[in-house]
Amino acid sequence: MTVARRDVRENVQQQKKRISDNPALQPSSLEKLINGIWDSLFSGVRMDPTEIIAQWQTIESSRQPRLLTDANHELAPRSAQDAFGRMSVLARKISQTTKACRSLEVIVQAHWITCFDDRVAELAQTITREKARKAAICEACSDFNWTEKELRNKMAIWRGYHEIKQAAGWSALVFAGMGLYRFCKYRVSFTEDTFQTLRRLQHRFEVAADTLHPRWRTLLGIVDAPTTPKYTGHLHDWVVNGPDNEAIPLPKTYHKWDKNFSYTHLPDSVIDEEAWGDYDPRSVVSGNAENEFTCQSCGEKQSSTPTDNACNCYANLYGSPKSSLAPVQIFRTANGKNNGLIACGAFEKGWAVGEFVGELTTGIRGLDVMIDRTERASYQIWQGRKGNHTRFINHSCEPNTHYERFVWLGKQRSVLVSDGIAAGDEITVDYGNTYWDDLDKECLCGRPTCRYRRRQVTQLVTPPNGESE
Ligand SMILES: C[S@@+](CC[C@H](N)C(=O)[O-])C[C@H]1O[C@@H](n2cnc3c(N)ncnc32)[C@H](O)[C@@H]1O
Repeated sequence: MTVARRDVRENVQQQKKRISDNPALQPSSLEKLINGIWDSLFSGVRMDPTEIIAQWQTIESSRQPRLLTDANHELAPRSAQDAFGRMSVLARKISQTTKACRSLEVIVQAHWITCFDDRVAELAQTITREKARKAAICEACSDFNWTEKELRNKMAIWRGYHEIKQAAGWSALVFAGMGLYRFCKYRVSFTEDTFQTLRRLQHRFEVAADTLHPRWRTLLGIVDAPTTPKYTGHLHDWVVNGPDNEAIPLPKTYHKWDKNFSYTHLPDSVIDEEAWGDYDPRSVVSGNAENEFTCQSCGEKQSSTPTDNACNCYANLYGSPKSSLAPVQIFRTANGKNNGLIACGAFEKGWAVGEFVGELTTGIRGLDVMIDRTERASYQIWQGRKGNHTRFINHSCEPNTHYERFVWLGKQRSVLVSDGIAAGDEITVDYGNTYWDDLDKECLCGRPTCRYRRRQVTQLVTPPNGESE
């Protein structure tokens, strides 16, 4: 059964109420900080300082609100809808600008602490450390024109920024948003455990920041820190949680089986023309219904134009402006399953984790494929060399997702739906008996109710995804 967006909303509201009723379930301030970082990394609004600065300069040099009068909008707004649209663009751009300015502020303030510590160390060569600190504070008070008390209050917070940057890297500071100030002001979570957690997350944040916001590092130029991205390409070209928590290029994690492994990231499935010509085997309606698709689950009109679409089923996948990737990363499993998929943020029960996207083909034998059928055709979806993040989901006998069939614009889809996934959990699905019955492998899901462990297997080390060695 498909869960409509209304049901999902009610679910979320009930869940929120349960959480606010029960203080034991309140997220800790560290969880809030980390969730805030992931939210802004995956928000779909790209942090692009170069563009923001150029827009700002345009406003400054023309002394008029150009964001409201670009080439397509020379005239006054024609309607409330027009004015509303322009104001939404302005509000988005201004909040992005404010966010970039706030990020610059915290970068400079965190770096100021490094310079302060260096100055104290320099002075401490000739006087005691205590006196050196006092002298550096006096110098700063005169530069800032603040009292010592004012400076010390600010410094306590800036030192918090500095410590977070040391543990989790610059990207954590830049994408932390407003939660950062509260986190550093109250310091309740400044423990060794917190910093260990942040150190583990550093490369995960950087992979997401560099691949989803390739120009964010431009901001670091203000303190002369390196501005070249460390991780390039697609978010899922990187496998996180490698040795020393570094990220590993995806192909490297398959070299053991295939030296030439490559993976093409697809937003939507592609048809293997040798198998199907130009026929889409997922079609469930005849002819070209042209904007006349009605959702079989909620009965509302479907359209790929967001303003014409009234179907809210799996709204994060279909019919709304698709700007962000699902908040997931490919990670190195610790128990021999090679890679897996980890949730960066929580997925409420009923939310879509993704569509099973790959090559629509037929006739593949001996490899992992999903077999799907309509009334007219039986087809395979193969993800071995191209597809999306669902390719990296491992089996569990107690999974936290399941598949649902859904028809979008007359084409059948397999949507992976959450049964409730907490941030940081591995995302898993039950591959089903048919998969395991045909297979010479032992299940490594590790769940107490595992159905396929301790089987009589002849070959324990088989390549992931049924590839030939
Ligand atoms: C769709 S892929 C999942 C991603 C895969 N782990 C990888 O690194 O590419 C399916 C393959 O992952 C491995 N796998 C997934 N779940 C497993 C489990 N519970 N126990 C053992 N191997 C598993 C098997 O090799 C299987 O053929």
